Amino acid sequence: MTTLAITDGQVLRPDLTVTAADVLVDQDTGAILELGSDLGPDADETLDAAGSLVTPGFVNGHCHVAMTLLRGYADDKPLDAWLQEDIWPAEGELTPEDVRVGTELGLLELIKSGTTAFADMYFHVPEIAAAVEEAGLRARLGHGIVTIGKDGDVAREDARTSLEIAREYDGAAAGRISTAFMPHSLTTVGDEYLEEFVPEAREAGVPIHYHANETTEEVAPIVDEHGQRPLAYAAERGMLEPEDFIAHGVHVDDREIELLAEADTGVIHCPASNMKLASGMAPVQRMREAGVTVGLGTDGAASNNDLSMLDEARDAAMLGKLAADDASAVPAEAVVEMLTQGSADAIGLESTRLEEGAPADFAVIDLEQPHLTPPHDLVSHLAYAAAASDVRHTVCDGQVLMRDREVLTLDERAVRERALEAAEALAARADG
Ligand SMILES: CSC[C@H]1O[C@@H](n2cnc3c(O)ncnc32)[C@H](O)[C@@H]1O
Ligand SMILES: [Zn+2]
Repeated sequence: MTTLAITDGQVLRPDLTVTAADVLVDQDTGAILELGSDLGPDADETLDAAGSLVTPGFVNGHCHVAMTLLRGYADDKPLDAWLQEDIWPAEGELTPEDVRVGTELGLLELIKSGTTAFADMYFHVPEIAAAVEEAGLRARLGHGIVTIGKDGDVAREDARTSLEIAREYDGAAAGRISTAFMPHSLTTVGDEYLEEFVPEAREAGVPIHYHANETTEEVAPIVDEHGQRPLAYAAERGMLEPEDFIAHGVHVDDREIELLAEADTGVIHCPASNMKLASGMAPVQRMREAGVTVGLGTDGAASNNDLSMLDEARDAAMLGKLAADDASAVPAEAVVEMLTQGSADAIGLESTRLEEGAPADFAVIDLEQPHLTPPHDLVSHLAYAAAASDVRHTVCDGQVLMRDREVLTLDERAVRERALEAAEALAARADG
């Protein structure tokens, strides 16, 4: 057995208490063996966590990681204009190699900000899966389907690809990759494709993930056309099951919140994207009170504009209070839960709890920083004050992905250089 010990840290336990402990990991199984004292001396490898907080790895529940190449390409527009006028034309120019390097750039950012698992909806998924395998993270991946504006055969092919990718890549990268069937949204995928392919996805045993109730402009056509709120429409099509998860859930009414809670379908709240695109304020406090599983996601880097889950946690707390008009809404404990266990539960990944037998996925945060002093309450610091640059080490599946801010699985300088070249060429093609 090969072992890794994380020594002398403060450990964030599942009940959100913090205790001084070493963590011992079996690197062959990727599981936590023991939490206790003096576990370092006999380990094969050690990571120093003195003056640091060992926290479960953050889980980014909704992302389009390769969109790092479009960071800052089109800002300050609402969703529909942003997608139609800028993003979709540019994405039409993306090659598989662009998606590979854009993903690598995004994975660097995830590792450097303490994220150990994420859910991703995009295209050229084989390239994304290869990058994930190399980088060492966990991911739930899927091919995003858009059928509007496409003729029947092309649209069906897109839906079929999503199903085939979900079947083929489930369990890849020694089990670190899982998959989902991913219609882009309830307005961008035609009813006939949902009716045909959702039952096939259910038969294949893969979850379904889609954008839902993100803007009022997206809700209105479903109500007009089908006489139903979007989540009632989704439920009728079999898209509201316990393994499914939606992104956004901004404009949900009371009945839709009830439907989500009854179905145990997860919601990934993306506060930064919702603020930047002025989509609205999700009723996070009300959803949590109703028993809905709520996680956090960054969405893509073109609507955020970074992939830091610590930023997302702070945004969720701030926006949650505004939305509820209540300073006690969405408190620090709630966002720390959403950042870790909430997202993991919503996207159907194994627990991210620091306890014996759990997957060894964690981030080590340097507490010896002016903005984290004094350490009155480390849960508060995680929610409100810690930044991506405070992450010292990142471990996933028992493997060290970053040690003292050096990413070990990807060549940071080479990835940045290739990404710069790809982004420049992409913008020239898209604007030319
Ligand atoms: C077809 S792959 C996924 C697709 O989603 C687009 N996208 C990025 N951010 C959002 C968002 O907030 N709402 C809806 N769609 C979004 C992305 O550009 C890809 O085209
Ligand atoms: Zn999205």
